[in-house]
Amino acid sequence: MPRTPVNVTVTGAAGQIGYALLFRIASGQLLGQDTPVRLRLLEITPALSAAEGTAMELDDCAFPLLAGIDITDDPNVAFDGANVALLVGARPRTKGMERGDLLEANGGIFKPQGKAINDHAADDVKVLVVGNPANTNALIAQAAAPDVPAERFTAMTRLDHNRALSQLAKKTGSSVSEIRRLTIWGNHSATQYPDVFHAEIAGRNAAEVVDDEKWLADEFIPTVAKRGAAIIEARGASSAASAANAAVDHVFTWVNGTAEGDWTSMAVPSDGSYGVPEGLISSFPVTTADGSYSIVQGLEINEFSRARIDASVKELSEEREAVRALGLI
Ligand SMILES: NC(=O)C1=CN([C@@H]2O[C@H](COP(=O)(O)OP(=O)(O)OC[C@H]3O[C@@H](n4cnc5c(N)ncnc54)[C@H](O)[C@@H]3O)[C@@H](O)[C@H]2O)C=CC1
Ligand SMILES: O=C([O-])CC(=O)C(=O)O
Repeated sequence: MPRTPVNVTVTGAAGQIGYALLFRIASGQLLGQDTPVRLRLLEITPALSAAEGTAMELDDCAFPLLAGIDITDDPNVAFDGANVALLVGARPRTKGMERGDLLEANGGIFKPQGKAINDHAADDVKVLVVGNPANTNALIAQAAAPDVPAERFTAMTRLDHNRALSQLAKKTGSSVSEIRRLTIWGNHSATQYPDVFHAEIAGRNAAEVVDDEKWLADEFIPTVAKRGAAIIEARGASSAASAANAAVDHVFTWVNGTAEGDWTSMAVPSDGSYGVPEGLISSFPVTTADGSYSIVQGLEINEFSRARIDASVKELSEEREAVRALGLI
């Protein structure tokens, strides 16, 4: 200390995830306890006052690592010099809205933000898209940023990964810290596939420990894949603190590396691995080191897994076709 502050841009800063996320970032949990951060908050004009209120509360926490807060409704300002960009703000689906309408509305958000990242972000920018449909929003932003290396655009499936860890720990009477090598494949949607076949619990193969394919197919997978809807049903609002927590986990792991012998799940541009068409932003098992990630190679995919990965990837391909038809990529 003092190191140069890292610029972290958060969009949708006045929303419910923003409220759960900003304090975690400012306290040092995103990048580590030796890294000062400067927050850049992007909101739509009517929500600027709410963002100002959150900034006042951030001030009131007197976080030693918080080097400053800028608030703006202009993406070109928000992404200026951004080292980390957390794209949280998105247009939620409202009654009567078709998927195509949602993609089009989000195109209006993620295309200009991608262009602003292209034109103004720091050379080392890392982008995490949280706003739904996260994978395809990431694709839209990436397409608008041809000068930024494509692999810097990622989407969040870490919440799904964490949900799967908890469900598996409960079922097997183990602790989440004993579970390694779990994978979420595909889209952050109800078609996602949480895969335990390569996972280990205290060093033993997780599928063997569970030894119940019916539980996997009929309970585990649907519980994880539909958890977002279950939270909305129970809470009357979508996951916020757990989503913010997963965003912190995603970036922290990307920057600081995965543990030896473990991996995590991130939606990243496919290089064609595991038959996922190149360019789709799909969730894979990844390891991270030195601020970069690599898709884990060489895993054997059984029939049970293959069908489920293919179904989720098909949905991603259809979303890509839809945004292509709308001229968004
Ligand atoms: N990938 C994942 O695992 C998860 C994704 N989500 C998604 O995250 C998104 C945000 O969720 P919440 O914070 O609960 O929503 P929210 O509605 O509480 O907040 C969204 C905020 O984004 C702002 N916003 C809208 N357009 C904007 C723009 N063009 N630029 C900047 N800000 C803009 C809104 O004014 C609002 O303050 C939603 O799309 C939600 O579906 C939520 C949970 C998990
Ligand atoms: O389901 C939603 O609308 C929010 C979300 O993405 C999740 O909780 O996984």
